[in-house]
Amino acid sequence: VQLDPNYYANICPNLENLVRGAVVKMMSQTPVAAPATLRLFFHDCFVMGCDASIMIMSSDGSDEWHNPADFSLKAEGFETVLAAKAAVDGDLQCTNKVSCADILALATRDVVSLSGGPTWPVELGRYDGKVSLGSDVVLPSPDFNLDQLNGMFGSFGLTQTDMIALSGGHTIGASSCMFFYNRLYPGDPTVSPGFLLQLQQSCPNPLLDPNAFAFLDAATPLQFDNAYFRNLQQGMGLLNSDQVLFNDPRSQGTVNLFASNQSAFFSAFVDAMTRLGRLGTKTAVDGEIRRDCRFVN
Ligand code: HEM
Ligand SMILES: [Ca+2]
Ligand SMILES: [Ca+2]
Repeated sequence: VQLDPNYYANICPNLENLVRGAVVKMMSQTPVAAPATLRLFFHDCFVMGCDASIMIMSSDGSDEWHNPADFSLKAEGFETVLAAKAAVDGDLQCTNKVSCADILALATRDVVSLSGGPTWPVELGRYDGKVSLGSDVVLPSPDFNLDQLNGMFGSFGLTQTDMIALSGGHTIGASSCMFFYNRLYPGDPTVSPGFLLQLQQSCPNPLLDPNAFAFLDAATPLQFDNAYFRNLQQGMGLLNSDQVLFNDPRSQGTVNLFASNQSAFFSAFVDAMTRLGRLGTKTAVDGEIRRDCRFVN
Protein backbone atom coordinates (compact mmCIF):
# COMPACT_ATOMS: atom_id res chain seq x y z
CA VAL A 1 0.00 0.00 0.00
CA GLN A 2 1.29 3.43 -0.93
CA LEU A 3 0.94 6.11 1.75
CA ASP A 4 0.97 9.76 0.69
CA PRO A 5 1.57 12.99 2.65
CA ASN A 6 -1.15 14.64 0.52
CA TYR A 7 -3.72 11.88 1.03
CA TYR A 8 -6.22 14.22 2.76
CA ALA A 9 -5.50 17.32 0.64
CA ASN A 10 -9.01 17.28 -0.82
CA ILE A 11 -10.76 15.23 1.87
CA CYS A 12 -9.77 17.38 4.86
CA PRO A 13 -7.57 20.26 3.71
CA ASN A 14 -7.11 21.75 7.18
CA LEU A 15 -6.13 18.44 8.81
CA GLU A 16 -2.58 19.30 9.80
CA ASN A 17 -3.57 22.60 11.44
CA LEU A 18 -6.42 20.98 13.35
CA VAL A 19 -4.14 18.28 14.77
CA ARG A 20 -1.35 20.69 15.60
CA GLY A 21 -3.75 23.03 17.41
CA ALA A 22 -4.98 20.21 19.64
CA VAL A 23 -1.40 19.04 20.29
CA VAL A 24 -0.21 22.55 21.21
CA LYS A 25 -3.07 22.83 23.68
CA MET A 26 -2.38 19.43 25.30
CA MET A 27 1.34 20.19 25.56
CA SER A 28 0.58 23.50 27.27
CA GLN A 29 -1.46 21.59 29.85
CA THR A 30 1.01 18.79 30.65
CA PRO A 31 4.64 17.94 29.90
CA VAL A 32 3.65 14.26 29.76
CA ALA A 33 1.66 14.71 26.54
CA ALA A 34 4.72 14.67 24.27
CA PRO A 35 6.57 11.59 25.58
CA ALA A 36 3.33 9.69 26.13
CA THR A 37 2.21 10.28 22.53
CA LEU A 38 5.57 9.33 21.02
CA ARG A 39 5.69 6.09 23.00
CA LEU A 40 2.06 5.33 22.08
CA PHE A 41 2.91 5.53 18.37
CA PHE A 42 5.86 3.16 18.78
CA HIS A 43 3.81 0.62 20.74
CA ASP A 44 1.01 0.86 18.19
CA CYS A 45 3.22 0.33 15.14
CA PHE A 46 5.09 -2.69 16.57
CA VAL A 47 1.84 -4.61 17.18
CA MET A 48 -0.31 -5.25 14.09
CA GLY A 49 1.21 -2.22 12.40
CA CYS A 50 0.32 1.49 12.69
CA ASP A 51 -3.43 0.97 12.88
CA ALA A 52 -4.35 2.50 16.27
CA SER A 53 -5.05 -1.04 17.55
CA ILE A 54 -3.46 0.07 20.83
CA MET A 55 -6.34 2.52 21.38
CA ILE A 56 -9.15 -0.06 21.24
CA MET A 57 -10.62 -0.67 24.69
CA SER A 58 -12.44 -3.95 25.12
CA SER A 59 -14.89 -4.58 27.94
CA ASP A 60 -13.29 -7.88 28.95
CA GLY A 61 -9.69 -6.71 29.28
CA SER A 62 -8.42 -8.73 26.31
CA ASP A 63 -7.10 -5.66 24.43
CA GLU A 64 -3.46 -4.69 23.85
CA TRP A 65 -3.51 -2.03 26.54
CA HIS A 66 -4.17 -4.61 29.24
CA ASN A 67 -0.95 -6.45 28.35
CA PRO A 68 1.71 -5.59 30.99
CA ALA A 69 3.98 -4.24 28.22
CA ASP A 70 1.38 -1.56 27.40
CA PHE A 71 -0.33 -1.01 30.73
CA SER A 72 2.23 1.65 31.71
CA LEU A 73 1.42 3.79 28.64
CA LYS A 74 0.35 7.10 30.08
CA ALA A 75 -3.19 8.39 29.61
CA GLU A 76 -1.94 11.71 28.23
CA GLY A 77 -0.93 10.04 24.94
CA PHE A 78 -4.41 8.61 24.40
CA GLU A 79 -5.93 11.94 25.46
CA THR A 80 -3.81 13.83 22.94
CA VAL A 81 -5.06 11.65 20.08
CA LEU A 82 -8.68 11.86 21.29
CA ALA A 83 -8.43 15.67 21.52
CA ALA A 84 -6.95 15.87 18.02
CA LYS A 85 -9.63 13.52 16.69
CA ALA A 86 -12.34 15.74 18.26
CA ALA A 87 -10.77 18.82 16.65
CA VAL A 88 -10.65 17.08 13.25
CA ASP A 89 -14.22 15.81 13.50
CA GLY A 90 -15.35 19.30 14.51
CA ASP A 91 -14.57 20.42 10.96
CA LEU A 92 -17.66 19.32 8.98
CA GLN A 93 -15.58 18.56 5.92
CA CYS A 94 -13.52 16.09 7.93
CA THR A 95 -16.02 14.36 10.21
CA ASN A 96 -15.30 10.60 10.33
CA LYS A 97 -12.99 10.81 7.32
CA VAL A 98 -9.58 10.71 9.00
CA SER A 99 -8.31 7.53 10.64
CA CYS A 100 -7.17 7.46 14.26
CA ALA A 101 -3.95 5.84 13.01
CA ASP A 102 -3.20 8.88 10.81
CA ILE A 103 -4.10 11.30 13.60
CA LEU A 104 -1.70 9.44 15.92
CA ALA A 105 1.05 9.64 13.28
CA LEU A 106 0.51 13.39 12.81
CA ALA A 107 0.27 14.09 16.55
CA THR A 108 3.51 12.17 17.08
CA ARG A 109 5.34 14.26 14.48
CA ASP A 110 3.94 17.40 16.14
CA VAL A 111 4.98 16.47 19.71
CA VAL A 112 8.50 15.79 18.43
CA SER A 113 8.85 19.06 16.53
CA LEU A 114 7.14 21.12 19.25
CA SER A 115 9.65 19.66 21.75
CA GLY A 116 12.54 21.02 19.68
CA GLY A 117 13.02 18.03 17.39
CA PRO A 118 12.84 17.72 13.62
CA THR A 119 9.71 18.06 11.54
CA TRP A 120 8.88 15.99 8.48
CA PRO A 121 6.08 15.25 6.01
CA VAL A 122 3.95 12.47 7.51
CA GLU A 123 2.80 9.80 5.07
CA LEU A 124 -0.96 9.29 5.40
CA GLY A 125 -3.81 7.09 4.25
CA ARG A 126 -3.74 4.27 6.82
CA TYR A 127 -7.00 2.71 7.94
CA ASP A 128 -7.72 1.78 11.53
CA GLY A 129 -7.48 -1.85 12.62
CA LYS A 130 -10.47 -3.75 13.95
CA VAL A 131 -8.59 -6.09 16.27
CA SER A 132 -6.72 -5.50 19.52
CA LEU A 133 -5.50 -8.49 21.47
CA GLY A 134 -3.20 -8.42 24.45
CA SER A 135 -1.96 -11.83 23.39
CA ASP A 136 -0.53 -10.28 20.18
CA VAL A 137 1.73 -7.85 22.06
CA VAL A 138 5.46 -8.41 21.61
CA LEU A 139 7.66 -5.43 22.49
CA PRO A 140 11.34 -4.98 23.35
CA SER A 141 12.36 -5.42 26.97
CA PRO A 142 14.56 -2.85 28.75
CA ASP A 143 16.91 -5.73 29.58
CA PHE A 144 17.56 -6.56 25.92
CA ASN A 145 21.14 -6.69 24.64
CA LEU A 146 22.17 -5.44 21.18
CA ASP A 147 21.48 -8.73 19.40
CA GLN A 148 17.99 -8.92 20.89
CA LEU A 149 17.26 -5.29 19.94
CA ASN A 150 18.54 -5.84 16.40
CA GLY A 151 16.60 -9.08 16.17
CA MET A 152 13.29 -7.50 17.05
CA PHE A 153 13.72 -4.29 15.03
CA GLY A 154 15.18 -6.32 12.16
CA SER A 155 12.05 -8.47 12.07
CA PHE A 156 10.23 -5.28 11.02
CA GLY A 157 12.79 -4.45 8.33
CA LEU A 158 14.43 -1.79 10.48
CA THR A 159 18.23 -1.52 10.49
CA GLN A 160 20.53 -1.15 13.48
CA THR A 161 20.87 2.55 12.62
CA ASP A 162 17.06 2.88 12.59
CA MET A 163 16.93 1.13 15.97
CA ILE A 164 19.56 3.45 17.48
CA ALA A 165 17.88 6.57 16.07
CA LEU A 166 14.46 5.43 17.33
CA SER A 167 15.93 4.69 20.76
CA GLY A 168 16.76 8.40 20.69
CA GLY A 169 13.04 8.82 21.38
CA HIS A 170 14.21 8.36 24.97
CA THR A 171 15.51 11.94 24.78
CA ILE A 172 12.14 12.87 26.32
CA GLY A 173 10.05 11.27 29.03
CA ALA A 174 10.50 9.10 32.07
CA SER A 175 10.67 5.51 33.22
CA SER A 176 9.27 3.89 36.30
CA CYS A 177 12.06 2.56 38.54
CA MET A 178 10.78 -0.99 38.12
CA PHE A 179 12.33 -1.11 34.63
CA PHE A 180 15.89 -0.53 35.86
CA TYR A 181 16.05 -1.46 39.58
CA ASN A 182 18.12 -4.47 38.58
CA ARG A 183 20.91 -2.07 37.47
CA LEU A 184 20.98 -0.27 40.84
CA TYR A 185 21.21 -3.05 43.45
CA PRO A 186 23.98 -4.04 43.30
CA GLY A 187 25.28 -1.30 41.04
CA ASP A 188 25.78 -2.22 37.37
CA PRO A 189 29.45 -1.35 36.67
CA THR A 190 28.49 0.35 33.39
CA VAL A 191 26.46 3.00 35.26
CA SER A 192 28.62 6.02 36.09
CA PRO A 193 29.18 6.23 39.90
CA GLY A 194 27.62 9.69 40.27
CA PHE A 195 24.57 8.74 38.22
CA LEU A 196 24.23 5.50 40.20
CA LEU A 197 24.02 7.43 43.50
CA GLN A 198 21.48 9.79 41.99
CA LEU A 199 19.33 6.89 40.75
CA GLN A 200 19.57 5.05 44.05
CA GLN A 201 18.16 8.17 45.70
CA SER A 202 15.32 8.45 43.16
CA CYS A 203 14.60 4.74 43.43
CA PRO A 204 15.37 3.73 47.01
CA ASN A 205 13.28 0.63 47.32
CA PRO A 206 11.14 -1.25 44.82
CA LEU A 207 8.69 -2.26 47.53
CA LEU A 208 8.31 1.16 49.13
CA ASP A 209 7.34 3.29 46.18
CA PRO A 210 5.99 1.70 43.01
CA ASN A 211 5.44 5.21 41.57
CA ALA A 212 9.11 6.23 41.74
CA PHE A 213 10.61 7.18 38.39
CA ALA A 214 13.60 8.80 36.70
CA PHE A 215 13.95 10.72 33.44
CA LEU A 216 15.19 8.72 30.47
CA ASP A 217 17.42 11.69 29.53
CA ALA A 218 18.61 13.18 32.81
CA ALA A 219 20.17 16.16 31.01
CA THR A 220 17.20 17.52 29.02
CA PRO A 221 14.09 15.42 29.78
CA LEU A 222 11.67 17.77 28.00
CA GLN A 223 13.81 18.74 25.00
CA PHE A 224 13.98 16.58 21.88
CA ASP A 225 17.73 16.82 21.26
CA ASN A 226 20.80 14.57 21.10
CA ALA A 227 21.69 14.83 24.81
CA TYR A 228 20.43 11.24 25.18
CA PHE A 229 23.42 10.01 23.14
CA ARG A 230 25.92 12.14 25.08
CA ASN A 231 24.52 10.60 28.28
CA LEU A 232 25.29 7.14 26.94
CA GLN A 233 28.94 8.16 26.37
CA GLN A 234 29.09 9.08 30.06
CA GLY A 235 27.49 5.93 31.46
CA MET A 236 24.25 7.80 32.06
CA GLY A 237 21.87 5.66 30.03
CA LEU A 238 18.86 4.80 32.17
CA LEU A 239 17.74 1.45 30.77
CA ASN A 240 20.08 -1.40 29.98
CA SER A 241 18.74 -1.28 26.40
CA ASP A 242 19.90 2.36 26.21
CA GLN A 243 23.37 1.94 27.70
CA VAL A 244 24.10 -1.18 25.65
CA LEU A 245 24.02 0.93 22.47
CA PHE A 246 27.23 2.63 23.60
CA ASN A 247 28.75 -0.32 25.43
CA ASP A 248 28.59 -2.68 22.46
CA PRO A 249 31.40 -1.82 20.01
CA ARG A 250 29.14 -2.68 17.07
CA SER A 251 26.77 0.23 17.77
CA GLN A 252 29.10 2.64 19.58
CA GLY A 253 30.15 4.44 16.39
CA THR A 254 26.57 5.42 15.56
CA VAL A 255 25.99 6.60 19.14
CA ASN A 256 29.14 8.73 18.89
CA LEU A 257 27.98 10.18 15.57
CA PHE A 258 24.54 11.11 16.93
CA ALA A 259 26.15 12.49 20.13
CA SER A 260 28.40 14.83 18.18
CA ASN A 261 26.08 15.67 15.30
CA GLN A 262 22.47 16.50 16.13
CA SER A 263 21.46 16.91 12.48
CA ALA A 264 22.72 13.39 11.73
CA PHE A 265 20.50 12.12 14.57
CA PHE A 266 17.51 14.15 13.40
CA SER A 267 17.74 12.98 9.81
CA ALA A 268 18.18 9.32 10.85
CA PHE A 269 15.24 9.70 13.24
CA VAL A 270 13.00 11.09 10.48
CA ASP A 271 13.98 8.25 8.13
CA ALA A 272 13.35 5.63 10.80
CA MET A 273 10.03 7.15 11.91
CA THR A 274 8.88 7.18 8.29
CA ARG A 275 9.78 3.49 7.93
CA LEU A 276 8.17 2.71 11.30
CA GLY A 277 5.03 4.50 10.08
CA ARG A 278 4.75 2.17 7.08
CA LEU A 279 4.41 -1.00 9.15
CA GLY A 280 1.26 -3.03 8.59
CA THR A 281 -0.64 -0.40 6.63
CA LYS A 282 -4.34 -1.31 6.45
CA THR A 283 -6.85 -0.38 3.77
CA ALA A 284 -10.64 -0.40 3.43
CA VAL A 285 -10.34 -4.16 2.91
CA ASP A 286 -9.03 -4.96 6.39
CA GLY A 287 -9.64 -1.68 8.21
CA GLU A 288 -12.06 1.16 8.78
CA ILE A 289 -12.17 4.85 9.73
CA ARG A 290 -13.00 4.53 13.39
CA ARG A 291 -15.58 7.01 14.66
CA ASP A 292 -14.43 6.77 18.28
CA CYS A 293 -10.75 5.86 18.52
CA ARG A 294 -11.47 3.70 21.58
CA PHE A 295 -13.98 1.37 19.91
CA VAL A 296 -14.36 -0.40 16.60
CA ASN A 297 -17.33 0.93 14.62
C1 HEM B 1 14.65 0.02 21.85
C2 HEM B 1 13.77 -0.62 22.59
C3 HEM B 1 12.95 0.10 23.63
C4 HEM B 1 12.78 -0.28 24.91
C5 HEM B 1 13.35 -1.52 25.57
C6 HEM B 1 11.95 0.72 25.55
C7 HEM B 1 11.55 0.66 26.86
C8 HEM B 1 10.93 1.70 27.54
C9 HEM B 1 10.58 1.70 28.93
C10 HEM B 1 10.81 0.53 29.90
C11 HEM B 1 10.03 2.89 29.23
C12 HEM B 1 9.48 3.34 30.58
C13 HEM B 1 8.00 3.04 30.63
C14 HEM B 1 7.33 3.39 31.92
O1 HEM B 1 7.95 3.69 32.93
O2 HEM B 1 6.10 3.38 31.93
C15 HEM B 1 10.01 3.65 28.01
C16 HEM B 1 9.53 4.93 27.90
C17 HEM B 1 9.49 5.64 26.72
N1 HEM B 1 9.80 5.17 25.47
FE1 HEM B 1 10.75 3.45 25.07
N2 HEM B 1 11.64 1.68 24.65
C18 HEM B 1 12.22 1.35 23.45
C19 HEM B 1 12.11 2.04 22.26
C20 HEM B 1 11.40 3.21 22.10
C21 HEM B 1 11.13 3.84 20.83
C22 HEM B 1 11.52 3.27 19.49
C23 HEM B 1 10.44 4.99 21.11
C24 HEM B 1 9.92 6.02 20.14
C25 HEM B 1 10.51 6.33 19.02
C26 HEM B 1 10.30 5.07 22.54
C27 HEM B 1 9.73 6.11 23.21
C28 HEM B 1 9.59 6.18 24.58
C29 HEM B 1 9.17 7.38 25.29
C30 HEM B 1 8.90 8.74 24.66
C31 HEM B 1 9.09 7.04 26.64
C32 HEM B 1 8.67 7.94 27.80
C33 HEM B 1 7.19 7.76 28.02
C34 HEM B 1 6.62 8.73 29.05
O3 HEM B 1 7.36 9.49 29.68
O4 HEM B 1 5.38 8.70 29.19
N3 HEM B 1 10.86 3.97 23.11
N4 HEM B 1 10.55 2.91 26.99
CA1 LIG C 1 -1.13 -1.42 16.05
CA1 LIG D 1 16.51 15.47 25.67
